[in-house]
Amino acid sequence: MSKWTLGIIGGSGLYEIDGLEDRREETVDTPWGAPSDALVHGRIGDVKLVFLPRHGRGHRLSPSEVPYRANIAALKMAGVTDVLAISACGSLQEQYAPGDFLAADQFIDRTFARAKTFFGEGMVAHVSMARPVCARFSALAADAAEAAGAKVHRGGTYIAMEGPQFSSLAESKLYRQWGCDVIGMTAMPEAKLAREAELPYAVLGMVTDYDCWREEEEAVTVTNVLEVMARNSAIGRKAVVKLAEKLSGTERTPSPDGIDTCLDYALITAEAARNPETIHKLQVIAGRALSR
Ligand SMILES: CSC[C@H]1O[C@H](OP(=O)(O)O)[C@H](O)[C@@H]1O
Ligand SMILES: Nc1ncnc2[nH]cnc12
Repeated sequence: MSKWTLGIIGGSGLYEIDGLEDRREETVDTPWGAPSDALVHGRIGDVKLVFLPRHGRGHRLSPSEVPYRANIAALKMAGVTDVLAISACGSLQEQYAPGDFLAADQFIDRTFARAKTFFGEGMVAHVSMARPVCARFSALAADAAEAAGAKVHRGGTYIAMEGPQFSSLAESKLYRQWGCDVIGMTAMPEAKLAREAELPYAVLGMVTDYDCWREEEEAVTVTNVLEVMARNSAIGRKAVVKLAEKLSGTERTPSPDGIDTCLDYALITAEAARNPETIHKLQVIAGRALSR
């Protein structure tokens, strides 16, 4: 029976997870360098978990400095089957209040200073990002957050900005006109890289503020964000435990969205034209598809 191994990426204010049995830390390296921090391995029931704090312990890495490729590669190399990202985000719509959770299912990528693909250099791939999250895993994560006591909104568009500065009022109003629901600085290119690594990805946005568009509120500051996270990170951590408890004892079947084998439709470089060094480097994330 195929089992679940959950990769959990913790964002701002979420640097640890609870309830792990057989907890151990492992320092790893990948062909794209070191991930943000040591991986924390453990299990809840028969579900294995691998936790990685996105900004490193002590929040050392800015959103532009996070080694997104190394993080996803490290999770893939650890045998992770599905990735749940937990991210602090600003609300761009009245109905998402600080403290609420939003399981985003669409992204707009406005980041520009990050490596966004494992491919290139003699091996080209174009994965689909039409549906960037795994609908099954996102629903499971949303259920788990509800079971942990959160008010959860299912579906919505997360706009990823480069940062590290927060948005201007004009930008915040523009993103609202675009129909975006929440704003953060990290889910892209994380979701794109997870897709290239054939890892079903879901994100639970924890709303911490109203960015700067709402006239009756002060504009977002790190202090606001951390205050709300201090009150809500326990719910985020509990959601992870609930998710693992629900999946324990169940069989994992491939994502119904075809994500586990999505590279079968994405690789374009002719075999004779492939760069052997790049192919070697890609084995850890794309070995399955490259050896077909
Ligand atoms: C601390 S406020 C800005 C910071 O918070 C969010 O982090 P994460 O997505 O890792 O939870 C946002 O994306 C920024 O990185
Ligand atoms: N308003 C905001 N903009 C960007 N990233 C955020 N993370 C938390 N709140 C945010």
